Amino acid sequence: MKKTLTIAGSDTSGGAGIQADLKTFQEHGTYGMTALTTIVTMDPENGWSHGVFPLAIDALEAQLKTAMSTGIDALKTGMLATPEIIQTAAASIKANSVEKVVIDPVMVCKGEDEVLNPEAAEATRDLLLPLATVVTPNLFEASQLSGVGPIRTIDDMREAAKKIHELGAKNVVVKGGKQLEHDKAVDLFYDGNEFILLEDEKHNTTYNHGAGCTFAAAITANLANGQDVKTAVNHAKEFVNAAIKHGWKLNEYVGPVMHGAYNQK
Ligand SMILES: Nc1ncnc2c1ncn2[C@@H]1O[C@H](COP(=O)(O)OP(=O)(O)O)[C@@H](O)[C@H]1O
Ligand SMILES: Cc1ncc(COP(=O)(O)O)c(C=O)c1O
Repeated sequence: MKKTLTIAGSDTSGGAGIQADLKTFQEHGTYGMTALTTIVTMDPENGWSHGVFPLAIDALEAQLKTAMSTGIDALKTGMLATPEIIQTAAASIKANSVEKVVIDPVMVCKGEDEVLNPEAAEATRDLLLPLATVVTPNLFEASQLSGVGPIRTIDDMREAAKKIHELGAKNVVVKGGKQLEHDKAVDLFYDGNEFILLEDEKHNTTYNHGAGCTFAAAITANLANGQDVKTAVNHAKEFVNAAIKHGWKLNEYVGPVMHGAYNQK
């Protein structure tokens, strides 16, 4: 059994964050573990507005010590919320020489415009990109990390991917997803040698909460299972596409993806 770890936030509503990651790890037959960075709540009396409760650094350190002691095959990071949390995660990944590392540089939640913490972008760039086997920014995050922007075209995505690769990430997937004006859901893969366009059917839905987390978690599990990076990313794209296709309405505010859809086909 391969061991996968997510260092990320808890999405109490269950579609994104560690909840998405664990469900996705399980769907890929890996054994999922967690190091929780922050708890995100949603207020039903206030338009589902988000509350963010970062955990104490010593609580994160203790979790990382627990999980890392088991020998992790691959890990991902998600919402890290503060520069201190990013430093702690980066130090642990380095100290434990984890080789398969997927960085999902979560900076905003869908439907919420506010950037979680502007200094977190800088810390992600300086401390996490050099450790990344794969980094999976959406257009906004790619712009924050690369300084290219606003990113509107596939050429812009290429330019950003190149910069992010120069900053130390071995492989970059810039997610055009829903944001890019295109009739397909297009992501751009770059490994320092070649650009590959990943295209799939674009679903006309707003029930896509957790898509980014699910995509990165699927890449992580595929890497843990021994797939090479390109194969891992291609399979993850298929997995998340099925999850979005079967996204559903949890309530009037949010529609999560269906993490189990791919295996239920
Ligand atoms: N409407 C959609 N139809 C099909 N694929 C999508 C759709 N929206 C996003 N995707 C894909 O889902 C994955 C996650 O992307 P996205 O939801 O844009 O990330 P994030 O949650 O970080 O903003 C990407 O592979 C993207 O292309
Ligand atoms: C804990 C947590 N992580 C990550 C995200 C980002 O989710 P998505 O995969 O929809 O980009 C959210 C959004 O609500 C969240 O609450």
